[in-house]
Amino acid sequence: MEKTKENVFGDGKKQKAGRVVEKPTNPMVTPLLNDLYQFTMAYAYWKAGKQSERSVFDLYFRKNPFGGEYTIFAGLEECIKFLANFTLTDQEIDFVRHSLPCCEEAFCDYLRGLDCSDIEVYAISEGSVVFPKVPLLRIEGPVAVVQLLETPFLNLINYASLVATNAARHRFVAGKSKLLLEFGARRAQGPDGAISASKYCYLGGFDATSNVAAGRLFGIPLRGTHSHAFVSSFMSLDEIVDKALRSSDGKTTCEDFVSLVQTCLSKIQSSALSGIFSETNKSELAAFTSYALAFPSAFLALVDTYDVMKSGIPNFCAVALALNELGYKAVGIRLDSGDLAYLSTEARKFFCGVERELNVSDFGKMIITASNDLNEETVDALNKQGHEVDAFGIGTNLVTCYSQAALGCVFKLVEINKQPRIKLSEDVTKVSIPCKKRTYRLFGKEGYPLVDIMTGENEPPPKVGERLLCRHPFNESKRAYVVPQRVEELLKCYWRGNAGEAREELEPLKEIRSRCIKQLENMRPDHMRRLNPTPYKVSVSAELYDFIHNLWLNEAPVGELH
Ligand SMILES: Nc1ncnc2c1ncn2[C@@H]1O[C@H](COP(=O)(O)OP(=O)(O)OP(=O)(O)O)[C@@H](O)[C@H]1O
Ligand SMILES: O=P(O)(O)OC[C@H]1O[C@H](OP(=O)(O)OP(=O)(O)O)[C@H](O)[C@@H]1O
Ligand SMILES: O=C(O)c1cccnc1
Ligand SMILES: [Mg+2]
Repeated sequence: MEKTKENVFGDGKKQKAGRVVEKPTNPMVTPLLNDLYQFTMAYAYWKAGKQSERSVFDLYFRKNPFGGEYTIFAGLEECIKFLANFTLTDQEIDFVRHSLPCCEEAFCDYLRGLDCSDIEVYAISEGSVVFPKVPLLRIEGPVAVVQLLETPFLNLINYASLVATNAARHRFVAGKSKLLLEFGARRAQGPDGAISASKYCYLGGFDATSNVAAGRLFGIPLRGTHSHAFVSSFMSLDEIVDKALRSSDGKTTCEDFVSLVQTCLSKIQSSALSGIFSETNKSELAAFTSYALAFPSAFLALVDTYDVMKSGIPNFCAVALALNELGYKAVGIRLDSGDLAYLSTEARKFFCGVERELNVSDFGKMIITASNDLNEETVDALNKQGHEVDAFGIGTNLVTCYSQAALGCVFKLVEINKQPRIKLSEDVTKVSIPCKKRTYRLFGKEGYPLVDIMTGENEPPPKVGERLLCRHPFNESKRAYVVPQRVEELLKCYWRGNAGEAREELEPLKEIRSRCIKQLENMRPDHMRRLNPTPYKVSVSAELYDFIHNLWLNEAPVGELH
């Protein structure tokens, strides 16, 4: 989002072209958030007089995370904010000078004048579904400056894309209709881990977060319940001093809400529902009653502190019924332990029983939230068993990306001074694809994306209805003809140095999230399934294929056998 107002961490910096881009969300994102070797190389480029040579780097990953066949691209907005505000302070330059093995004063002068006015960044739109080997970003500019962007860009994109993908995978398994709440702040990897997780889980399809700072920074809806501590902090109903509650229409006041709750509990106890329980825990009842007095129109109770079916659920129902008599509708419950499939089903039966036996409309529709170490597998298991959960609160496994620690985005030189460069490796998957490239997504008859194709910069773009040979970049035998029904160019200009107007606008997070959801919905189902998904095809044009392989032969020394 491009605004003229202040970022919470300070002023937005004015670009030369007049557009204002806020500072990165995290004030630690400065040019020093870098590996020493970027500065070492910048110095050596400068010393060799090479610092301004025009370079092109691609940022891409080699393998999709979580055993899947897709990734969600995230982190672009923060990269652009970083570029827009890229400058080294005198103190930072001083620190760099002392950190390098040698450093002439003139290099410090060079650093003092550095900004990103000579950099161009082409990127896939944030929130897009992306695939291995296809550049997410193409960065062009003076080699010494671009080199200083590598580590910050990778830092800003790797975790963002990983956790957004994790969120998207949780959404996929939970289904569209479930409410997904990110509860990870307490278990995230430090403050940035928490803030980034909230932002990018929302982008990846979560509905809300419990993280208040993220709510404020990004406008993400905030949601939450209460903890066991609140329940166990109560000893008895006598603790409730102010027992009065006004009805929802404000016309009447119930002077003793506690007694009303007790009457409602007796009603449930003397109904046909009484089979499951006898006496409920009265300190829990006190906690629920007190919470309802605080939030009569948003009453949601954690029901597993003592015993879900023998205490938590009947106590909750008593308070919900009392609220109902005053015109309020309780929201629901949270389950945080035990067999969530069984307990949610039993809870739903109980709610429907109350609706039927006590004639309270909609009581069966109470929202059941589940939490407790949830992940893709447990949600999938719950689905297979059958459950009545409406909302999942997911923390640790989601935000720490427990099942895969990192996405392996890399930053590779593909061209310098208009000369293509290649990085060879014994491992074919690690050979880089040289040249400044264009990339396209080709869509088939059914509207699904069929293949991504990379071409040389000056090749004509693929045309709708025209047959095109798509080749696997490294495997000679893998190739296919494609007649695209729609062609979408993937890389768009998001940063063009001084010419600030001639580039894409940064979008609000909500729009990025909508793109993500829409693109995921438009993927062919076999790419999306959790078990043995079909790989999406990533290819190069015939011309680029020949070029790569000729360059490969030129650069690879011929072995000698003795
Ligand atoms: N029906 C289910 N199928 C598969 N996994 C489930 C089901 N219900 C809950 N789980 C998961 O099983 C694990 C249960 O955790 P754990 O063994 O720590 O028990 P707990 O219910 O938290 O008990 P306690 O309250 O004593 O800690 C959690 O990860 C939870 O998400
Ligand atoms: O399990 P997660 O996916 O990380 O979700 C967040 C968890 O954090 C809260 O309790 P916490 O774990 O702090 O305490 P408890 O589970 O031991 O009650 C909450 O009750 C969830 O269990
Ligand atoms: O609001 C909640 O229920 C919540 C928030 C964070 C962690 N666990 C639960
Ligand atoms: Mg827990």
